[in-house]
Amino acid sequence: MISVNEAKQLISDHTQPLQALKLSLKKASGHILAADIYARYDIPAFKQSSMDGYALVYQDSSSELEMIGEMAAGTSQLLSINPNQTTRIFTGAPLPEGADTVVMQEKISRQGNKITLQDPKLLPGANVRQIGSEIKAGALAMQKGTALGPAAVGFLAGIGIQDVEVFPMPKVAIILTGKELQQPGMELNFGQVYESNSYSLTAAIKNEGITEIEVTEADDNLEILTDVLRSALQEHDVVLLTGGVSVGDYDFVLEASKKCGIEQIFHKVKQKPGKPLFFGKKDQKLIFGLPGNPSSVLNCYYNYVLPALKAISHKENSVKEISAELTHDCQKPAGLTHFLKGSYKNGKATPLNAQESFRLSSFALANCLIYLPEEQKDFKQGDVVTIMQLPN
Ligand SMILES: Nc1nc2c(c(=O)[nH]1)N[C@H]1C(S)=C(S)[C@@H](COP(=O)(O)OP(=O)(O)OC[C@H]3O[C@@H](n4cnc5c(N)ncnc54)[C@H](O)[C@@H]3O)O[C@H]1N2
Ligand code: MOO
Repeated sequence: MISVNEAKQLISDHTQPLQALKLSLKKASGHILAADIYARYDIPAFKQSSMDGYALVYQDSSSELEMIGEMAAGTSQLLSINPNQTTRIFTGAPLPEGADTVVMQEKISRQGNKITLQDPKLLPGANVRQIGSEIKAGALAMQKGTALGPAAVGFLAGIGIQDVEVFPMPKVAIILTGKELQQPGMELNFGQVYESNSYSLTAAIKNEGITEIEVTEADDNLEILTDVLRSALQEHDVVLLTGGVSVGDYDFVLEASKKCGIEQIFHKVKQKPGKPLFFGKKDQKLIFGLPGNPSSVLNCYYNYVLPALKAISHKENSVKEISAELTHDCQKPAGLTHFLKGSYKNGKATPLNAQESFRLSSFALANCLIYLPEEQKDFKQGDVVTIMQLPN
């Protein structure tokens, strides 16, 4: 059995980002940019008013001005003004030829088509967005490695970019093993348990912006599981199996993996919950055999699967590990790292009730996992431990 840190290191050593690909900007949000982007145009592309008002030559601002027409946003007609002339203008509209300044409509008086300014603080160039003031044609608009959040995507759209090179998100298969599983909503017959692992895993994976997630059930049968796993490997970058990874007579994940040509990187980690965790690799594809207990599944997801999903898409691991003071004494035997579902507030971490790995009620309330290191047995109130803050 290997330690938690050895397991994390092995996964990291075997995980590589997927090959970059071109995506339409509409589908690119949540990805990491895989190539620098340069601006093709000056933006704004023309001198643009930032207010509703009147366009003028600044030198004429103390004279009475004659209004000769209107420039509205989207107009394709360019008016031209002579000394002591003005045009009505609206936010986003091009300035008429010759104008260099815009006065807000609240700061003039108007009689017919005669305009007098009442804006003693007006400066030359006021209320005008200059050509290229957002970005100049040829300038570096965004660097490789930038996370494409809503503002980044909006900025790129605003400078006319349609497609971008990104590191893609992985396609993920979830394979459920277990004859005993029943769908929520159906009646629970003797011996059955409600299937919950696909729900928690799908929700967690969707949180990462990953949309291609396929869930398949594979019974407790070696042939069926082997077929399902083989076909999942063809279409997906990451395969998550739940259950069937321990030592029972119906635990076929290891055997099916071998039959599918998966290289075992490790099986079993010195931890609780999730001791029988399996990790394997085929070509660049990652295979995680998650111990079936619902709490073990999620614990292994946050500790091992999530960092790998991030790395595959070239993202930084956003899961934060920080120090916290324990609010209660705890004991455990030496030999396994324990992960406790906990509640963290103001620098202090409280282990919750219901820590057994078949239960999710405490996980549902937890905002952190408290790490109790492998060899230590006794923990006192006030001891400083490491915790992982769970993503929302
Ligand atoms: N003799 C031993 N028995 C067990 C050991 C051991 O070392 N020696 N390890 C225990 C530990 S620790 C764990 S964790 C489990 C893991 O076993 P498996 O990965 O083979 O999982 P299963 O036996 O298939 O299922 C375990 C448990 O989880 C329930 N389950 C499974 N899938 C789902 C699902 N999709 N939704 C909800 N619940 C699910 C299943 O009904 C079982 O109750 O092995 C111990 N045994
Ligand atoms: O390690 Mo198991 O995950 O105790 O239930």
